[in-house]
Amino acid sequence: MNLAITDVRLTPILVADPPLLNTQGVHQPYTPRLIVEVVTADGVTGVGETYGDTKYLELARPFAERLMGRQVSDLNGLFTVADQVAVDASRVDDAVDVGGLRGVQTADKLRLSVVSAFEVACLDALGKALGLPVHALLGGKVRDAVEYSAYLFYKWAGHPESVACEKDDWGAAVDPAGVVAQARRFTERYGFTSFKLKGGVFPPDEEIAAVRALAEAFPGHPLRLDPNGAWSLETSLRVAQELGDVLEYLEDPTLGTPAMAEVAERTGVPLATNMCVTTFAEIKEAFTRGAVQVVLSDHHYWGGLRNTQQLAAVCRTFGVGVSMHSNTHLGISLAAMTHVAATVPNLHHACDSHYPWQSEDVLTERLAFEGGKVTVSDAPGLGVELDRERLAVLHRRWLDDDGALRDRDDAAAMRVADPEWVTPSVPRW
Ligand SMILES: O=C([O-])[C@@H](O)[C@@H](O)[C@H](O)[C@@H](O)C(=O)[O-]
Ligand SMILES: [Mg+2]
Repeated sequence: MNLAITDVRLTPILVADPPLLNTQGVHQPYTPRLIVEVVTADGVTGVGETYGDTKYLELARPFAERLMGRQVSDLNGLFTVADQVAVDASRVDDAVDVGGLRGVQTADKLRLSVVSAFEVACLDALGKALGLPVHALLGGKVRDAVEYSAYLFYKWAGHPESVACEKDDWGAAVDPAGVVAQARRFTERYGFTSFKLKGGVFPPDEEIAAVRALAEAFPGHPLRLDPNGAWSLETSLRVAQELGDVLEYLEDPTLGTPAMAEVAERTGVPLATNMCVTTFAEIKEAFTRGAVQVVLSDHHYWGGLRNTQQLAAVCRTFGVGVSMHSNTHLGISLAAMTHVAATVPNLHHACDSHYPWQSEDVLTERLAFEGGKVTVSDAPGLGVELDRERLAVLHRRWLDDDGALRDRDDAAAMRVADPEWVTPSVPRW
């Protein structure tokens, strides 16, 4: 068996995205993703997926060149190679990502977001070569299906008329009744039983009313609210007190570990994060101060599936829960998330996934949610197959774009509807 990498293919694509609202603005009609393929000397191809904005492409290209001749089994070597790739300082000047709402932006985090796609592609290739599923390469699954939550968004019925887009059939959701209707659709279509509402969009009282409406419509079901740090300490305390009886956890109510620690201490409401703990360096302070009770891992920016397992082990040591964060992604990443989630013993919360919002994919067969769960594949590798025609169509869209959509910018998308819009300063309320 020859596991040497003889070819690497990088395919940036633009994927349709509905007008989902968040505290920075609204999703653009198309969002960039990068599809990575590694090919071994034996002709086995492994696939991975990550963010597709220019700053990631800039790193992925030199990284890919350095992989030639290396073994797909040399997963640790990926980090050594990543360290050799220079990050343009201007990419990390702004401490916070304009579209991602994923916490601090550092050179290492950019590198890890690229490494993760190659790690997944290498694991896929290795699994195919050995006839083993990715979860087996990670030590074996401890569950046969992974539970996901319904990721509710305030949204418009459609993108502004002036922009080219794909239509979606979810309708508008801009008030409590709309949010409950969207949640019902999620349960009918996919069987989800946990609900997360992306907040920070409307004044807190409106979002409190929406969560109360969900609690009435789905009594006893786990509920979460995530304003991506849009609230002040005082507002966070008030919301936590008002919704404490119905929330499974409150996610990133306010920015920064000290303020999160104060909310946790003064309200007792469990706090989750994908903003104040997004790197190993941030763990110590957050955990020792009791600032977070659940870390939402994201294998993209934590540096892959094995780093996610390490994060889970650290969380277990400190008695902190772990689950999964999600940004717009396709089926390759959902498969990767499902494999690693299947191996994490201390995963006690349904994971987030944007996947139901993505009507387009690059797979021959979409992954399915049944009863809110994705079955863990036992097929070799990730258990997914690339649809080359679809990949070519979505790549063509990227090639045809004048650059306006190649870097996610939710505030720019909002300005199409509201020319006065600027990214709100934080805290917004
Ligand atoms: O896609 C969005 O609008 C989300 O707000 C995303 O950017 C966040 O990173 C994420 O889903 C979260 O849980 O914070
Ligand atoms: Mg979040």
